[in-house]
Amino acid sequence: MVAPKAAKVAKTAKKAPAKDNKESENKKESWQKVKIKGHVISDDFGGYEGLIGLEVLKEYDSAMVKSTNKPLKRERRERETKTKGKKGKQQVRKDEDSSEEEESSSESEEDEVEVSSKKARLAELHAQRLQKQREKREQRKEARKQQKKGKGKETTPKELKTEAEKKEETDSSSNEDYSSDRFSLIRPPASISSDEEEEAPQLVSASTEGFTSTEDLSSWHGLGVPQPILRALAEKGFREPTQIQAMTLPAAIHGKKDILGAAETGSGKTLAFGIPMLAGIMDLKERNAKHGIRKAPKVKGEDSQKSEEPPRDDEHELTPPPEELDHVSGASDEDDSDLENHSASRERPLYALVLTPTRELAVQVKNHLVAAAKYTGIRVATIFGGLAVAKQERVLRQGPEIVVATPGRLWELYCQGNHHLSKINDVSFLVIDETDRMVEKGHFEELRSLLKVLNGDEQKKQLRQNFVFSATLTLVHDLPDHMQKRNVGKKPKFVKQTVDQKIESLIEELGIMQPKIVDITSSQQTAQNLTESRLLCPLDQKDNHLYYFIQRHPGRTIVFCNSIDCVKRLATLFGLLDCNPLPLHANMIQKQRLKNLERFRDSPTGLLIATDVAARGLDIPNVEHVIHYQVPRTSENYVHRSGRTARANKHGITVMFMEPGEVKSYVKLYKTLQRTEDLPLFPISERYLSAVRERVNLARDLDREELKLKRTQSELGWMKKHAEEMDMIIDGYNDESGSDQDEDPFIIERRRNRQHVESVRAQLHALLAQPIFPKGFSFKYPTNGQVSELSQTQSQSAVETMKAAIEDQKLAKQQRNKRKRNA
Ligand SMILES: Nc1ncnc2c1ncn2[C@@H]1O[C@H](COP(=O)(O)OP(=O)(O)OP(=O)(O)O)[C@@H](O)[C@H]1O
Repeated sequence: MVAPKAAKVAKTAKKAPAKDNKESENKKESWQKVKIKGHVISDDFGGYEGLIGLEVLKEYDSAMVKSTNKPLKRERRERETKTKGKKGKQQVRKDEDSSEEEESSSESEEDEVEVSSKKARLAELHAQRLQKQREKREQRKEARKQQKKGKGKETTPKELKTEAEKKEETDSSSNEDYSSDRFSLIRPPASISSDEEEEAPQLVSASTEGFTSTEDLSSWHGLGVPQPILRALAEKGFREPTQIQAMTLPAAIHGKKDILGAAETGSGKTLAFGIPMLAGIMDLKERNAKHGIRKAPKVKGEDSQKSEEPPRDDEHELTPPPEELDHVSGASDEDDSDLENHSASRERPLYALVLTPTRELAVQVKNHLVAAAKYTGIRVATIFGGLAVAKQERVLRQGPEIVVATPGRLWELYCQGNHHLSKINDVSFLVIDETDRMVEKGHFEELRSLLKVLNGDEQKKQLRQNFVFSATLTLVHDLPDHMQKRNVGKKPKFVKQTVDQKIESLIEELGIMQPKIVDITSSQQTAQNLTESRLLCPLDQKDNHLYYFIQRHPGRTIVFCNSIDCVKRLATLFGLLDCNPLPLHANMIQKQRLKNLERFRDSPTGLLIATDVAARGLDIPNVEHVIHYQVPRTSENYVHRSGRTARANKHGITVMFMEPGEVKSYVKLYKTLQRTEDLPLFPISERYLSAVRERVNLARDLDREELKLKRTQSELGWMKKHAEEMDMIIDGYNDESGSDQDEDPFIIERRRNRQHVESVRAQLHALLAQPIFPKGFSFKYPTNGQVSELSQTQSQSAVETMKAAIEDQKLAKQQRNKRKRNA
């Protein structure tokens, strides 16, 4: 059992230089024990021993990137020795010794740690860093302005640098582990005119040919991101790392640590594993190594040389340089250019495997990786079910360095003996995205088989770097009712799993090694910018409320249902209501699934109606609303469904439709998500619901009539077919244009149905052409036993409406409490 061991490190509250004796004496007080979550590692590559825990950011700054390979403790000791003299040194040693002693006994105290304060501290640190970077940017802008004002004075970009920037440059130039060409911040070419120089970007990456971005990338500096990747990130406009990226990249790139990351939906987890993976592959390719991103820990009695697996001459990788690869597929995949006979491609190593639970997510992860790998020459391929095996085999024959796959198809191709996939037990990087879903019992049995292959060789397993990510990795559930009921007596029979136990079992199950655990999910689990709400209505009114919402608040919307049948029914109904719904569920053919997603992405008022197959990971920009048409079956589904909006710091709203029969599921959800207050009610105007009802009922009528017509037609078709087969002539059935046809009951009924369908359709069409809502209006709605009034403008968004309602509801509550007090 590998537990996320809590360790204590002694550190100064502030790193103030102790200049006088008094301070030195006070030092003991200024040292405090700080508990860290995560393993304290012995890292052979980065020289950050003892630092890879949750607090790594606190200790980490760009100065560390240039750190020599000296162990950090020693460095610190030396620093302390210099500043504090002999007495100080003894004190430091004493403190360290005691901290080491405490480390060994720390496990029992682990639960004392205030996780939330730790998270807050880290978040604060991150915010401070971002603030500093912002200030630096401002300074530079200011300097540029000043220079512009200075008459006739020739300026060079170098002169425009701020002090902070100069310091940064000095830092990077003395970086021993990462040579300057990987991190250097190149100025614009000297040939450009002074005017151009003034406008030229201050920080751009090396080899800037074709590099148009003027983004200041200093926020990425020091995290270990290689220059070609930085260049691609700049092009995407990613000026700074997200919090999860900032917290995982140093440990993953420099420390080569396994990462177990939990962060809110839309927080950039894909690149948190994608960047280190690409950086690692670049590193391996530079070294001409097929695998072995990190040294395997020494096993007693084993030859240390063997564990390092230096590349033998005949093992030298045959990957051509990026220029050569460009004609194949560059950093993309599925290029059909035929390399089948290219022997080199057969020998190309498979460096990384990324496993995702859905096909759509596999495609999306690949796209993110391809964008980040644009200047690296690393090729990515996707392998998933529902598409032709032959085509995927062709893709694999090109020898992609990264394969993103769903477990089922991957396992199928592996079992069929695919040559490229036969290298999976050699991969240097393994990513399991949406891990909690992937390891759920009863799902993805193929994953277990794959893990057996991947972990079969202990040596190879230890050489591999693993990434395990999800927004709900640390979400734990209450015991189910039947277990709680059996918990009678003093000693409970069943106990709720703790977060640590959940992580422990994951580590064990996946066979990962002492990971750095980064959990920055908030206690409420959902994204910070998400406005959550619910809507109470009887079961038979849900369709009306949904149509009301879509009409009142146009915008990109995803409606989640609990079953495929529900998706199909809503897709038909809302199709008749001219809402152009796009269904997405597991029973659709794969091409249609992908096509519908594309169409949804392209339409600013798109309406996607989906099962939970679309709940996880999908990153569709500017989804404004997520509707839970039914209360989700699990809290995880609620978090992930809701996470399709309010991504990457954008705002969004989620509305959960609840009928009385769903209250129990809602309460369960509410408890698991540790909510202390009910979700606020989304305000609906009853006045306009009648117009909505009329349209929806008419659409239902139309649906019924169309169905009837289809049935009559198929019956007639059946009769006709059999009559023809038997060479029979039946009045009216054989010849629709015959004179007798009017007497035929089927034909008469069909004509009648058709006419009825046409008339209902025309009625509905006329109704739909009329607006339901006036330009501006106000309405009353019930809130917690009271009635509130809300003014609306036509363009008011659902988020704005809900926020105004939340304020009203707060005010109403205050007034009610006041009245209670006065009574
Ligand atoms: N450093 C960055 N700066 C700006 N945007 C970023 C950055 N990193 C990632 N993004 C963008 O943020 C969005 C969300 O990223 P991503 O899909 O990786 O989130 P996630 O945390 O994996 O979400 P989920 O839990 O739903 O899978 C994407 O559009 C991505 O391009």
